[in-house]
Amino acid sequence: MSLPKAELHLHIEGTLEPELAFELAARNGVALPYADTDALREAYRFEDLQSFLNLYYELMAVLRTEQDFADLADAYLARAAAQGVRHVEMFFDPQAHLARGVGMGTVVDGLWRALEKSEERHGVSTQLIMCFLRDESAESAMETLEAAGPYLDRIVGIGLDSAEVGHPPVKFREVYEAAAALGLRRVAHAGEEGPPAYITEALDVLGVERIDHGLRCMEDEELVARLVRDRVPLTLCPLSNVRLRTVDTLAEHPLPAMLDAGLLCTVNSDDPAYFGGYAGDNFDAVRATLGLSEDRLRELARNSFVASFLEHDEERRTRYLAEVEAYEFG
Ligand SMILES: Nc1ncnc2[nH]cnc12
Ligand SMILES: [Zn+2]
Repeated sequence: MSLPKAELHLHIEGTLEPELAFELAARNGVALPYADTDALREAYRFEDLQSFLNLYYELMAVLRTEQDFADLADAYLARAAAQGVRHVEMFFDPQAHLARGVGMGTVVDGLWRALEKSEERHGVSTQLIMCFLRDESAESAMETLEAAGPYLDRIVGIGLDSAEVGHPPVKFREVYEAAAALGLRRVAHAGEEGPPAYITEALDVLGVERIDHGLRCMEDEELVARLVRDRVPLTLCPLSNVRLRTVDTLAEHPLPAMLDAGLLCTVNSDDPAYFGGYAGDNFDAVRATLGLSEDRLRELARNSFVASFLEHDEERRTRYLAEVEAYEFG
């Protein structure tokens, strides 16, 4: 669906399509333990978040040079633009690359090659959000924030991702405080597989402005009331939830109930190469399977721009919002 929208929950490493993975593997002399792209696609059957993360980290081995990161980001931006994405706040996972000897400069300079040309080439404005891996130590997160020092002019904020259960937000209190002091915006994954209490903790302890996923808030009425009252955006990823078995089927996804409750929901793709669809595909899926009305779809698109970090450019936000209102559904 080409309804204009902002993508606020997108891991750039999760846009690595099998074809590009094999191309980069050949370019860099990296051996992949899969015979071909079909064999790799066969591995995309996940039991839960961890089984996905294992493959996600394994395939990153093909990303080695600035040009690899530039090619990855440019391929994503082309696909996103074709599905109506006008603005993206892109996550990246520097610790997963630093651990393989690929430095912060290679990652950020590489991504930037694609991002700085994105408006002209694809008509998509961009921002970068650096995520910390919550299954790594708090010290490692702090070192990563320090390593990002020279690149902070290109990083709008920080996030928290990877294996959630057993790694509560409070573990990262100090690094979030340090990031806030640097003027960085704060978001965190919470309530994807983890309990509603992690959502509360991300708000209270980490001071986040948006919750990534937040699906499990529906188990706590008081939390829902708070999220509605404070207009806290949730970056939902419906196809991801089905593939990672957070919900059994898309038909059972709580998105309609969440909208009815008055939550500020957005629809995003998370790791589109792995989960069967980009942002527009997620909109198509919730329209077809959950029967969302055109008004609801327009509300989701409007929410994405309202929830975006575009305060520095209100003129742009107003223009994007006008495009949402003018859109004619096919
Ligand atoms: N859906 C997700 N949850 C947590 N960490 C991730 N890293 C990439 N995708 C993720
Ligand atoms: Zn995610």
